[in-house]
Amino acid sequence: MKIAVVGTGYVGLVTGTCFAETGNQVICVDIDERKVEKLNNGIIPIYEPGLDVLFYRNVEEGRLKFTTSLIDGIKGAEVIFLALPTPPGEDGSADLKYILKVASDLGPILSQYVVVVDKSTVPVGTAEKVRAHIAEHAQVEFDVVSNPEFLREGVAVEDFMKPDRVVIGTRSDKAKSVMNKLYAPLVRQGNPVIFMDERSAEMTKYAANAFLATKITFMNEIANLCEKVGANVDDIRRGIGTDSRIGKRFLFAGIGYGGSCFPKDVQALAKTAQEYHYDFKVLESVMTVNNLQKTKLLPQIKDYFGDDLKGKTFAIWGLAFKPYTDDIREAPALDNIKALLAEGAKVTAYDPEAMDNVRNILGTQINYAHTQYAALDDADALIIMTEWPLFRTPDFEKMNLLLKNKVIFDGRNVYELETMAEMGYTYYSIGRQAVKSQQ
Ligand SMILES: NC(=O)c1ccc[n+]([C@@H]2O[C@H](COP(=O)([O-])OP(=O)(O)OC[C@H]3O[C@@H](n4cnc5c(N)ncnc54)[C@H](O)[C@@H]3O)[C@@H](O)[C@H]2O)c1
Ligand SMILES: O=c1ccn([C@@H]2O[C@H](COP(=O)(O)OP(=O)(O)O[C@H]3O[C@H](CO)[C@@H](O)[C@H](O)[C@H]3O)[C@@H](O)[C@H]2O)c(=O)[nH]1
Repeated sequence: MKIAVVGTGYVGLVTGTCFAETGNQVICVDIDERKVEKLNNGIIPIYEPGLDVLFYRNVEEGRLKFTTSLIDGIKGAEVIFLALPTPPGEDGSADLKYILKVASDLGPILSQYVVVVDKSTVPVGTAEKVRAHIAEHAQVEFDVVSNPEFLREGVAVEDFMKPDRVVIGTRSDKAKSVMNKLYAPLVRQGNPVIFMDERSAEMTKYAANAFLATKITFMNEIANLCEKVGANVDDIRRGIGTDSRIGKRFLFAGIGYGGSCFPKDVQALAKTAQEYHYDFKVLESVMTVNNLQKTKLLPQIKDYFGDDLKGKTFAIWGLAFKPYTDDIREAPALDNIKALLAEGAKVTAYDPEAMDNVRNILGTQINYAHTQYAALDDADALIIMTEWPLFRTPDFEKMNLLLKNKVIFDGRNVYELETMAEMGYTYYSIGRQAVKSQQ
């Protein structure tokens, strides 16, 4: 099939590359000229494990191309994916300006039947709006389908190539058959393609993200209570996760969820509820708890150092909102850095992939270390914000020589309490009792 993907960010580039990998002819369109130039020069603008192999193979074999021109990109396309941003608007609802602009631009340039697919995360009713915007100037028949994307950054290629399910919202049999054909290679193991109406498909995406954000938040509250009652949240996780009704995944307590999706999507769903005069109490609590959770380590830092953090230097390991990505959107590390700087403390940070993105935002406000150990040099304490595997088994002897105090504040429960106690560390983590060394 000939496919166009409009918007070549995390979702668009993965969608385009993976559909090229299953034998389609794909053209990715983006208005960002620098991004398209990079892609045309073989430079992948994001860090996404496994994407490079597929990208280079398909570019080389001529199935994956990039352009800034919408009209060139969609020429002859049977399917046009919209993988455009839907950031929060001023009132917290999803801003549809990117999607509706492209929908309006598409109308006059369509020249044959095409299926226009909303891959972006969009509020209920968007497919109807997209249809109306295209229809204003369209001379040909077309369908608009809602096909939300469930990939996770860091494992995006795997999630896309082997989806748990594919959700497709459409009432058109013609569109159904096109979408079935396109997704058939990805669901050969029997994972379902679930058809429904457009509104339900749009709602499914928000329900999935809001549910997962709620699951994490529930565990974060259990963690906070564990600290008070003297229990260990990691044991609770194992104790409840083995119940198949609960499931093992997304039960890890920490310094809150971040990223480009959960925070904005929970907020947008809450906004939708408000618009329909529904008081969605759980969602409001999830947002409140998550905001508090992000800087949960600060009181613990003050417990150790006292209220005055002026002049103290903190090493931070991990800046990305989670491991295996360079994405720092809504990363808890940023909230903590801001809080520490506001207290007059200094920060030296290290992340294997996200340093450039942080440097673009924070510039010289913090120091950047070349290695995880360089970050510790002369630091008063270590704070762990992202659980990169690299941080799990460090050289503690080397750390002991570099850190001024043997103290770690861990927002992701990377180490065992016993190990920390044996090594004489003071160790604060989430939902577990603090280990206090006698040094
Ligand atoms: N990032 C994820 O993990 C993820 C997963 C599932 C769903 N989503 C949803 O997918 C959508 C896209 O997210 P993303 O993370 O890929 O965003 P992104 O910001 O990484 O990429 C969006 C791209 O669209 C381009 N763009 C903007 N206006 C354009 C126009 N008029 N024509 C062509 N290109 C244009 C931008 O230049 C950018 O490259 C959002 O709705 C998001 O909620 C994201
Ligand atoms: O047990 C857990 C699992 C995750 N997180 C945090 O939750 C956030 C989101 O993690 P994850 O869901 O792995 O990353 P995303 O790439 O943001 O993916 C989510 O958002 C995407 C965009 O909508 C969806 O497509 C995915 O299905 C959905 O998992 C991160 O800050 C994680 O640290 C926890 O705190 N505890």
